[in-house]
Amino acid sequence: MKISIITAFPELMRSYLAASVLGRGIAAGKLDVEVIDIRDFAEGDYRQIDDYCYGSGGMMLMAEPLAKALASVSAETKPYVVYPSPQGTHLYQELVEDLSRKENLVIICGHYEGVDERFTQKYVDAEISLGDFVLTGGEMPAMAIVDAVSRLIPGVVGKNSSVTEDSFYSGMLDTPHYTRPAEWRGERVPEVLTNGDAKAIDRWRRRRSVERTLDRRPDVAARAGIMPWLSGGAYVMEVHYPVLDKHGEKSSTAITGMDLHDIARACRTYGIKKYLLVTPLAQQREMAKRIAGHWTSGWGAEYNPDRKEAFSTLKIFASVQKALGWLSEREKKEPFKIATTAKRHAGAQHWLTLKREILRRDHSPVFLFGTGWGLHDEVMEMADAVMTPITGGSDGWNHLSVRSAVSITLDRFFGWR
Ligand SMILES: C[S@@+](CC[C@H](N)C(=O)[O-])C[C@H]1O[C@@H](n2cnc3c(N)ncnc32)[C@H](O)[C@@H]1O
Repeated sequence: MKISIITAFPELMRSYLAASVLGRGIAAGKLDVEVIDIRDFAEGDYRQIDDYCYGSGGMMLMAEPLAKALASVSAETKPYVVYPSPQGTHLYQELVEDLSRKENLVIICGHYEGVDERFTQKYVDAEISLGDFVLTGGEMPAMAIVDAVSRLIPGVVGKNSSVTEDSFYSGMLDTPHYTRPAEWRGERVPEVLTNGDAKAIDRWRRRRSVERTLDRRPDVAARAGIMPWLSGGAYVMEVHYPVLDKHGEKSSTAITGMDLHDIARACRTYGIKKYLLVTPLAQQREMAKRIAGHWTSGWGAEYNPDRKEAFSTLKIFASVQKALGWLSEREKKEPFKIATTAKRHAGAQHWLTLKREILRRDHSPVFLFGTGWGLHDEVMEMADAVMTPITGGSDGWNHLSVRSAVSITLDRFFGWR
């Protein structure tokens, strides 16, 4: 990756780029950073790069030297041009990741009142802000962007886990860290970190990360995929009985091959431990077993090993109670049963509330999906929580297929990066 920084203060940038982790990364050729002095593209004896703003009288950077500096960037592909500005989009980790995938990145450092609007209109792809405050120039934001982007380039930071375990990258805030001495001014390092039990240390670190994130930045927890932070598994149950028919009566529904395929694939994608299919009808169970068998051990398994993996998540039960009993035994704790519905339900909880609850309590969730006209009250009453319906447009129409509802729900809880 090549980053070009266009600035009126090249020395400031060069000394920063020569130091520490970043300096070593550049020296080792992991990334190529060039600093371009705007004055090299200025005209006249005074090499003028700034002038008065029309209307307000303050100074600002002129468009022409900037345009010439930008034209001097030698790049094989069209560079992506970033202008750090307090009026831009806030810089956040996902945006840093997007920037790290650019082959050629150019950062334009503004000064005084900023840069001529005609230049930004013509050449700038993204305006990026460090936060809601105003700095005197774009050099510090440029350094912040280069620093954050370069950490993601393999080999710049020595140990890859230091990057992947960092705040935001991993989905949560980082765990607290301690170094020697083990006791400092009467304060001891938490004992678990010094006893050498790697599993216990890992558990402790994960829990502290989760607690910190929920206490300090619940918004960050909301957008993280939470599977790696749970000690147990998560499950999906597709219920064919007892469900409601169109008259609100208790009934059963038939399984469909399309649901089996699509839900199994969604479960495998999001790391669901088992896709529990419930139907009391022996013939239906037989049919589901035959389909699954074709893909897990029949010719289908050879033809499409990916589908084999998906169907390996499927487990078939004759009743909701039997499925839940099996699940409690497997997890060695009561699963947290979340009933889903497409209708308004008194006491239903928002999926974000449930997501935080699962994280905080380290639950093993099982999401119960109804077929037909939805789960019968018998199942709703077994649940620990009911999740508010998935809704789209403002008119409230939300008649999704069960496989769509499963995919949307799994993405909300376990969607990753
Ligand atoms: C004094 S500021 C100009 C502020 C501009 N007149 C405004 O109010 O939007 C000068 C330069 O510093 C940089 N800068 C200042 N604050 C920034 C921030 N919060 N994030 C990113 N860049 C910033 C920009 O490059 C900007 O052009």
